[in-house]
Amino acid sequence: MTGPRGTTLEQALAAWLPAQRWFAHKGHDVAAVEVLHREVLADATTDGGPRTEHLLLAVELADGTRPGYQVPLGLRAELPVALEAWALEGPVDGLVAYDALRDPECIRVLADALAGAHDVGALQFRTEDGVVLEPGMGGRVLGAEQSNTSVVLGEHLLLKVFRQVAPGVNPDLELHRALSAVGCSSIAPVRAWLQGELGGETTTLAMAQDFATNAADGWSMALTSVRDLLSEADLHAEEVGTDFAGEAERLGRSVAEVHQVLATALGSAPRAAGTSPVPAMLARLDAAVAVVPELAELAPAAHALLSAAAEVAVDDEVQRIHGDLHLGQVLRTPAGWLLIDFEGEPAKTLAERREADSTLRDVAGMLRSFDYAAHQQLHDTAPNNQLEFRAKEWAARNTDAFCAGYAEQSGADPRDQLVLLRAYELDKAVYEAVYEARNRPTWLDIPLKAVARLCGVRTRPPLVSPDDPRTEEDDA
Ligand SMILES: Nc1ncnc2c1ncn2[C@@H]1O[C@H](COP(=O)(O)OP(=O)(O)O)[C@@H](O)[C@H]1O
Ligand SMILES: O=P(O)(O)O[C@H]1O[C@H](CO)[C@@H](O[C@H]2O[C@H](CO)[C@@H](O)[C@H](O)[C@H]2O)[C@H](O)[C@H]1O
Repeated sequence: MTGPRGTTLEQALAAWLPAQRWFAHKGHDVAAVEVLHREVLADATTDGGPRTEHLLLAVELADGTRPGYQVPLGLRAELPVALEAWALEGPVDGLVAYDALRDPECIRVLADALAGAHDVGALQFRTEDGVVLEPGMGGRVLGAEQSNTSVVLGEHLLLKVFRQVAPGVNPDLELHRALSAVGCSSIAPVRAWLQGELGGETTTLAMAQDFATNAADGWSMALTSVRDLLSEADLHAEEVGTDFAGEAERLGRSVAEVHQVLATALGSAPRAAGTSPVPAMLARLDAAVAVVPELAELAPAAHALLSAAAEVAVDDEVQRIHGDLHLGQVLRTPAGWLLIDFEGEPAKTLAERREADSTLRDVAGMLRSFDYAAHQQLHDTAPNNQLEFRAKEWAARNTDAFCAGYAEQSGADPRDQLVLLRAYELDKAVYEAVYEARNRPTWLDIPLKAVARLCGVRTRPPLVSPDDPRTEEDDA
């Protein structure tokens, strides 16, 4: 397939992919692109409407790896100005090719295929039993793109089109379906999905679930609460109108509900004899030191904390969990909290993300997020003891409220397993240090300070001022 100027579709894609927000291999050179599968979903219409295609790609990187990617493509003879930003360089089959998910006409083709719940070549559009989707739903891409592209359909469904795809069932679909089947109130039920074949395996390509209108994400709500507290630094967290503790407690209950349903639906078991989560944590720490040299001086204390956890991590239960829980993965609707995005930690393989794990990993993820929210507005400002004291107080208050809510719902308080909980928090903070070093270097000090705090390493001068609100205990 060659354009008049000699550009092949593969070459055009190789040049285009690295510039896309969702391309997860930024910084890697794209050596070549192979089109693994190409399906025409709709031909161009006589009145100038687009041709809509679906592409599965293997993207060959300079290091020899070949991650899979999904690209629905629109093709038009003439491109409306609004689509120019999403176009590939050079014509394909004499047409201009672009990201189909930016074109409402292409989205309608996808939505109709989903409503039809049939196969198009090797693509299988599926709906849950009893679900009928009306044809003709319009669509729009939701806000800023993240790892994937999410499209609101008919203002009541959210279609998440996975961009990087690995062979197999995506845990986002698998866990959402398990939770939907029993009517779990803390997730948005899944209604339909798209699957195809990759590497000989049935592979999840997209998922449609109820769209929560009027929802606020937990991260924005928490930041507002912290901002209000810090702007009135003589007040305590409970005296501020936007105190978050009630929400944190409800959130704890929702997370516990999801854990309970996942254990009931998909099982739980004692960790296999002779296995422990700690060796993987130690390995991750050692690997992280190579990426973030600042971790080196904290490593001995971190090793000590993790070794202590190894003593107690022998008889904990494991089950399917969320795997990447933080305040950006929860939505507050008028009815309560919803957990979203059950894909698991992006750095792990699909097989690793589908392994049973400790629920403490999710709890620790949320506690780390309270710490992030508390310190995010202070991390690049001049040190201020008063404000740091308040931030710490906010994180502690919401940690307690979250754990209390979790305990009320599940009957088990995560704080009763403090040594193990601290190990999971440390493991997450180490992961975050690598994440920040690679993605947001100016935020690196947030997880680094957390690693030091969790390990009991002092990172600032001891208290000197008589009116310093910190106590030696706070400072420890
Ligand atoms: N069911 C839903 N209803 C409303 N908004 C949602 C829903 N699920 C996700 N979102 C919004 O879409 C954004 C992206 O969703 P997410 O599953 O986290 O995708 P990604 O994997 O691309 O990060 C979220 O930050 C949230 O704001
Ligand atoms: O893209 P994902 O949502 O899967 O998660 C990745 O990006 C997150 C940042 O958006 C990152 O989360 C870290 O920063 C958050 C604030 O932006 C904070 O609330 C989290 O606690 C902190 O871990 C996440 O680690 C990463 O996997």
